[in-house]
Amino acid sequence: MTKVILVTGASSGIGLALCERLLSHDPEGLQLCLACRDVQRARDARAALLASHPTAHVTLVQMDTSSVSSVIGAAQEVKRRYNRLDFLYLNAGIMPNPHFDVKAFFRGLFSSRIVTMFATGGGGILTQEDRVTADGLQEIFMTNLFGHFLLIRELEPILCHAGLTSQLIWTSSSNAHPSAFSVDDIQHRRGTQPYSSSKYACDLLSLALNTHYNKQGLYSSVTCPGFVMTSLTYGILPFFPPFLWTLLMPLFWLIRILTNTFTLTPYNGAEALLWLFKQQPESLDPQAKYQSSTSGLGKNYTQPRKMDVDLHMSEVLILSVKCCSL
Ligand SMILES: NC(=O)C1=CN([C@@H]2O[C@H](COP(=O)(O)OP(=O)(O)OC[C@H]3O[C@@H](n4cnc5c(N)ncnc54)[C@H](OP(=O)(O)O)[C@@H]3O)[C@@H](O)[C@H]2O)C=CC1
Ligand SMILES: CC(C)CCC[C@@H](C)[C@H]1CC[C@H]2C3=CC[C@H]4[C@H](C)C(=O)CC[C@]4(C)[C@H]3CC[C@]12C
Repeated sequence: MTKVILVTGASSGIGLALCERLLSHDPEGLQLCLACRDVQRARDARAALLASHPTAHVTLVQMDTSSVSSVIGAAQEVKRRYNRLDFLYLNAGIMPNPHFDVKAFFRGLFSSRIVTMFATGGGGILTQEDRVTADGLQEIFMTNLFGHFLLIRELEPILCHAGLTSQLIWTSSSNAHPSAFSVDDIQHRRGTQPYSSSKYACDLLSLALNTHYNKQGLYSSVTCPGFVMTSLTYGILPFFPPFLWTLLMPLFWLIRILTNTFTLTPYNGAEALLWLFKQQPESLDPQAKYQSSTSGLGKNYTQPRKMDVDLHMSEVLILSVKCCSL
């Protein structure tokens, strides 16, 4: 039976690489819908996918996850086109206005945090300046988490079907950290790490969604693509021209020997997202984060890692998120 798959943020990076890999895995049996905010970039992505898979079914829907009305409009369009959705990849994400703390970076280099700092971007080396959207919500929270929550809520009728299963697959991050998140400030209005907070909220929300929806056949899983060279990463050091990143590649390959989270290419980063596509959702651990990993010799594999999440907090978050959507 044909599987219907919707991917948010499919116009570039990990989302586009995932689409390519899904089509290579099953060129005829999929109906792929690319949900993108920029129509021209979406068209370019579709053309690139069709160039390598000319007989594939690939459609587009315009959706900006940072806008309530855009998400609701796009969901209506998706429901009009399909009466069932098998996979929903919640991948669109931003880290705008990042600040790279050079001092914290060099302090980390000479401390025991050196490996975790590289693997997670943690240790205070990255902060961001957030904005408020036209809907009055924090942009990073809205784009990475809340827009996706609204999408799931709106698509519920085509995600939950008696006797069939569907999967939600989040692109989270190893940068998701409980210390950046507070249930009293779920949008992270007051702190300096809204990206980390939004990704930790994705981890919590996935857990809560499993509690609420498993009995209706809907399962949610969390992935981490590792550290991947994409436009999101290039934006972290905007003064760094692309050729300098290329010069750093040998250093990154060396670091990969110490931490297999340096997946580096979007193709490698999409590994866990594709792996989940091939699993029976009932067999997955709702408290695991499925990590794309690449060995020093370049072999790709998926590793489950226990998330630092608790059920009570996940329930508090889903209630607060529901309140935001009233
Ligand atoms: N790169 C990395 O090392 C890591 C990335 N991630 C996560 O992976 C995901 C994909 O990022 P990555 O591929 O790296 O970066 P890219 O910037 O290449 O891709 C991000 C995608 O999200 C889309 N997007 C951004 N904002 C919106 C919006 N408001 N509405 C709809 N789509 C939007 C972008 O669209 P457009 O083309 O229009 O900009 C783009 O297609 C993100 O969630 C990111 O947080 C997690 C861990 C590590
Ligand atoms: C020699 C220096 C100039 C090299 C600086 C490298 C840093 C800019 C990057 C090293 C580790 C990177 C990251 C790690 C984790 C990512 C995380 C999982 C994510 O979700 C978004 C991107 C990362 C934070 C990424 C960002 C760049 C690094 C800090």
